[in-house]
Amino acid sequence: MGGHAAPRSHRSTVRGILRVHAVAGAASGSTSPPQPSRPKGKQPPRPPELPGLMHSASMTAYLATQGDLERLLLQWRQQHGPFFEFQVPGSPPVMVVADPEAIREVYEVLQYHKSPRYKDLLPILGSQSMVMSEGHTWKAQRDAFNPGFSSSFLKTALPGFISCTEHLVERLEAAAEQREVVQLHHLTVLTTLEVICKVGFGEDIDFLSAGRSGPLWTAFEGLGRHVAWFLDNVPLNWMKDLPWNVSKTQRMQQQLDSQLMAILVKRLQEMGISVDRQAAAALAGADVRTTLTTSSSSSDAECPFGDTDTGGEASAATEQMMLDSKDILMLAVKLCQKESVDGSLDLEMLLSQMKTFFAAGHDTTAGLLGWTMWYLCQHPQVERRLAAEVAAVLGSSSQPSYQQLSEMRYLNAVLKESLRVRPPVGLLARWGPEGSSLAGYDTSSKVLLVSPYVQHMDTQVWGPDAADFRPERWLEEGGPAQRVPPYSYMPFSRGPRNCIGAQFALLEAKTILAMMLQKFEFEYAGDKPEEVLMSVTAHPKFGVPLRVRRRAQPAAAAAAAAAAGAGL
Ligand code: HEM
Repeated sequence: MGGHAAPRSHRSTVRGILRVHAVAGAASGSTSPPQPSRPKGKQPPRPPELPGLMHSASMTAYLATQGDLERLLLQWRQQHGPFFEFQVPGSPPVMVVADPEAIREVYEVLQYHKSPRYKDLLPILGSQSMVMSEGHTWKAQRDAFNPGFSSSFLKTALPGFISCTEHLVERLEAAAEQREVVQLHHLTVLTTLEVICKVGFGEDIDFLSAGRSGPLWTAFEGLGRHVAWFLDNVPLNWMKDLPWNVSKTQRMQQQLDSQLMAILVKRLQEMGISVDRQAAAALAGADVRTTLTTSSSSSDAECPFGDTDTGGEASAATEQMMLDSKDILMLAVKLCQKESVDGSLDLEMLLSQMKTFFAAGHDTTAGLLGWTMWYLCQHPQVERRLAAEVAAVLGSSSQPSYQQLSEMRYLNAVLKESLRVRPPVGLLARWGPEGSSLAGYDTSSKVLLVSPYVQHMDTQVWGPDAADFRPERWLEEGGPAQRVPPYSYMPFSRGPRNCIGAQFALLEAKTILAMMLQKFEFEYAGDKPEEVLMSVTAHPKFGVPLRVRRRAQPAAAAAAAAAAGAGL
C-alpha cells in the first residue's frame, strides 16, 4: 500500500492550514518580527494562495487534495519546482524550500534562526528551551546535554528502556488474555513518557498504570490543550494575551513546572547538591528568571558552555562521568558543575530542558511507533520478515542486548522507512533575516518552510515507488536509498540544529518493537483506515486500534525464523 494512501479528514486540513499559519507567525501575534522594506531579488512562483480561516470558497481547491496539507505542498512542488511562496492573510510570506542543497545552505551554512512563532510553545517547553534558544546560549545547552544523548551513554541506559517496555508487555499480555482491542498509540504515548522520565530524569513513574490520572500527565495535558487552542485558532490567537488567559497559562504552567521541579530537586539532593527549596519553589511557580546557587557555589554565574567546542570525541573526564551517571539529567548536571567557575547551577535552564525533553521526547516517538504498527498491519509480509528477524536474533532471551538490537538490520530498515513515509515532525520553519536571499530569491522577513515529507516523496530521488512503504529499499546495495542527498531524508532534521534525541528515539523504538513482536501478533481492528491528525506532530487519528494475540512459543518462532532465514 502506498505511503500516503490513507485519506485525511477535512478537519485535519483546517488544523494543518492553521499550523502553517501559526508557524509562519500570524500578524495577530505579538511575536511577529517587524516588516522591513523589501530588498531586490526575484520572487518565487506563487500557487493559488492558501485560504484564510473564513475564506471557504478558496478552500475548495485545497480540499480536493483530501485535506492533506503535506500532499498539497508536494503537488505544488511538482507544479512549481523546488521554490515557491504563499501567504496566509495576515502573516508574513512563506517560502517553501524543497531543493536539498538550498536547505543545506539554510540549515548548515547560513544557520538561520527558528521562526519566531515557535515561541508560543514556550509555556510547555520552558523559557530557556534549547528548541528556541540561539547562538551561545543554545550552544551551551547542547554542550551540556549532547553527551547524555550519545550512543555510548544510551548503551548503558538500555536497561531503563527495557524495564519500561516490560510494563507495556504486561499490559499487552492482559489484553491478549482478555481478547481486548488496545489503542496502541495511546499505550506508546504512556510508555514513551515512562522512558523519558526514567532514562532522562532517573525517575520511575508508572504512567501505564496511572493512565491519565497521574498528576504529571494531568498537568502536561491540560497545559498542552490550552496552548494548542491558541495555536490552532489563529484568528483568536491574540486572546492568549488577555490578562485572564495569561494568568490561566501561568497557573497551568506552574502546575507542570512544580511537578518537574520536584523531580529535579530530588535528583540534585540524591547527588549531594543542596538546593534552596524556597527559591526552587519560586522558580517553578512564577515567571521569574533566577539562577540558584547550590551548596557548592557562592554566586549566580550561569552554566558557561559558550566557548566549548561541541564536536569531537568525549574527553576522558566526560567518559568517566558517563559511566558514573544514571540518567541524562545527572550527567548534564555534572557537566554544568564542572564547567561552572563556582559550581553554581542554572536551575531554570535545567528545568526548561526537562520540560522540553518531556514534551518533545514522547509524542514524536509514540507517533513513530503507532505509524510503524499501522504499516506492519497493512503489510503482513513485512511483519512476518521482521518477526522472524527478531526471533532469530533474540532466541529465547526476553531482554534484547544493545548488540542484538544493532544486529537487527531489517528492524532498522523498517524504522527508517516508517520515518520516511510518515515523518512525525511535518514542518520545519526558519526565519529569513532582513536583506537575505537564497538561490537568487528574496527571503527577507519570510518564513522558510521545509517539509521532510515533501523531501521524502521526491520520485526523482527515491524512484517511482517513492510513495510506497517498502523497507527493502534501505537494504538494496547501490539502490536509490543509498544515494540520496542528505537533505532528501531528514526525519530528524539535519545540521547543527538536528534532533538531539534521534539516537534515543531509535534505540527506544527498536527496544519496544523487538520486545512486542517477539511475544505478540497484531491485527488492525479499526473499521476504517488510519488517518493523519496534524497537530504539532502527525498523530494517527484513530489511535491504531489493534487486536493482540500471543505469538507461538519463542522456540517455535525461532524454528520458523530459521526457515525464513534466507529472507533475512
Ligand atoms: C521519532 C522521534 C523524533 C523525531 C521524528 C524528532 C524530530 C525532530 C526534528 C525534525 C527536529 C528539528 C526541529 C526544527 O528544526 O524545528 C527536532 C528537534 C529536537 N528534538 Fe526531536 N524528534 C524525535 C525525538 C526526540 C526525543 C526522544 C527527544 C528528547 C528526549 C527530542 C528532543 C529534541 C530537541 C531538544 C530538539 C531541538 C534541538 C535543537 O534545536 O538544538 N526529540 N526533533
